[in-house]
Amino acid sequence: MTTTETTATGKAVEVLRIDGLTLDLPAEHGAHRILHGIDLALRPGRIHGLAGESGSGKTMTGLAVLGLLPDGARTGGRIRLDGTDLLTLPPRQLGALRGRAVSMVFQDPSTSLHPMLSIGHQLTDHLRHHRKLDRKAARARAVELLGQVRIPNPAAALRSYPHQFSGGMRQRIAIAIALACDPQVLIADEPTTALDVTVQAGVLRLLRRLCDELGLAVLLITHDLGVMSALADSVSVMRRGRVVETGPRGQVLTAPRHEYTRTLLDALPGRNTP
Ligand SMILES: Nc1ncnc2c1ncn2[C@@H]1O[C@H](COP(=O)(O)OP(=O)(O)OP(=O)(O)O)[C@@H](O)[C@H]1O
Repeated sequence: MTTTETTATGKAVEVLRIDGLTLDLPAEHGAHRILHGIDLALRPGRIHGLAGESGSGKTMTGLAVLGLLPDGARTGGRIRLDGTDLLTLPPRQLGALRGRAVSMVFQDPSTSLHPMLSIGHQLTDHLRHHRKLDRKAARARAVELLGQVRIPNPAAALRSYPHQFSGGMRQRIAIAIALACDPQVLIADEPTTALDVTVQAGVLRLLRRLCDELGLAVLLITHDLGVMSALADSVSVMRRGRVVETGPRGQVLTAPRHEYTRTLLDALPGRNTP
């Protein structure tokens, strides 16, 4: 059963809404505007894809939601999570939300996993710190989470270290950690880009299932339109810090309205071959 909330008209409620987000980096970063007024909306149980060429501002948009921007970065506009503007929250409150209401998975799972600590140590530490669970309850929840992301033999996995798992399994574990505090929003930044093609599909299916079962609102950042096409319900295309097109996946990827989206699609391998 999905936990997606809907309005009386059957339309899924927006859990996260970005309006007119601007981002300026300070002089030491070359003082320039990175984001020029981004609008995005995420709904529970839906995957919204963010596409666009390298450097278009996809990652910065995700990091802005988590308040993880470079020092001295200046933001404008609003990022509302259930109505609360994250851009005006004091750092302590934003820190409390990060990893709880909003969580992120990165391209390289080693960003989220400490190489010297067992999986159990990392998961239970996180649960005890954020959820204030005692040791026994944290362990039980850790086993449950590893099962949810389909790690075989979760109890044994707790005693293992990151290097003992394949890249795909490490990414699944990073997803388990991201889900530990039952977030409403998951930002997945190129979650399968570092993985073998054969492993990618499994991790993508996992994201879809978690989104459906947990009612997660997912922002899927990827430059890979194949991944986008397999997974996203709706898509925004970014270019040079602006969203140039937003719409349902089918429309954006098969009948794009913007010239730039057409260019991206035309650049797909095999697109122009008979
Ligand atoms: N830490 C940083 N300091 C200064 N500028 C940065 C920093 N990180 C990114 N930028 C700049 O911000 C802009 C947007 O970068 P961002 O990483 O968000 O793009 P992206 O669309 O995610 O690209 P990619 O697909 O290559 O990750 C780029 O011009 C980049 O050079």
